[in-house]
Amino acid sequence: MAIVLGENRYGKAETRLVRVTRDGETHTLADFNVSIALSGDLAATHLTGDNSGVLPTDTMKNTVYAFAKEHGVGEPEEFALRLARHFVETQTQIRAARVGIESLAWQRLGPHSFKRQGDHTRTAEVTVTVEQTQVVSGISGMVLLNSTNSEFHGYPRDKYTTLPETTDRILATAVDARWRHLHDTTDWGKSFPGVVDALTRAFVYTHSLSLQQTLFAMGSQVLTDQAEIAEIRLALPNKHHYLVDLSPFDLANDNEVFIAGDRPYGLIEGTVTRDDVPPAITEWYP
Ligand SMILES: O=c1[nH]c(=O)c2[nH]c(=O)[nH]c2[nH]1
Repeated sequence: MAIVLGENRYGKAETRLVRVTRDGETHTLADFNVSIALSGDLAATHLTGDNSGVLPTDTMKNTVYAFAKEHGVGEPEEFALRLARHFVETQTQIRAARVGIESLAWQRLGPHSFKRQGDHTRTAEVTVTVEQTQVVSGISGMVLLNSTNSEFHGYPRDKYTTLPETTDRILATAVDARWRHLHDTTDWGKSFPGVVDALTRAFVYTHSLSLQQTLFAMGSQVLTDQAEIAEIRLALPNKHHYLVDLSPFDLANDNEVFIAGDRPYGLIEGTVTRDDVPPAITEWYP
């Protein structure tokens, strides 16, 4: 038996960058959390401690800040592409660079005043190899709720099943979605709100017989509306709302009073894809 080094990568995780762009009195804010992972011909450092191919992770962090000053940041996908290409192009031993960005939203309150929008996070994950580029955009934590137009019935029952069938319930979820772009030259600033609009519209207008059906409707709407998207992966927690039994107080409860459940929660996951697109070049997750 031989012990061998398997897949490996390294990089600087979670570099926090705030970039202010000043246009006279009016400022714009980008608030990014940048994670970089490089892979390639890096066996020597693991096997012998030879660091001749190991660009320090400290340098990666400095590159984030220097690029933010030199080029500005733009859309998260754009900044991630610039960084990933830089490492693959300038470090001959590096065959692939993965740059992930979480972009935190700030709502403008005035020319140089902002309020943090805590309701969702926009994400971008770019992989650049010597041959190919893959861009995956995403959103996490976008909470949606329909107070009706949701049913769940017709499921198998066994001796452990207690769930009552329902033709009217609350359907709520916190959308975690990642979508893979067909190209690396999309108008990122237009694509992101387009996808979010398609996701929310499908959630609102689907009369749901299951969260699974809603998931497929949301993914389909994105692929119908946005020609630049190859595939979308969704993870939808079912944020259960339980009807409170008010009968001890001789009160009816006609879907008006609920307990908002916390844990456990159903977790519905799925991919919606075009059947004629090239496969992903590297693994990615919702
Ligand atoms: O939309 C739903 N899908 C399920 O798979 C499920 N399971 C469950 O208990 N409630 C629900 N709701």
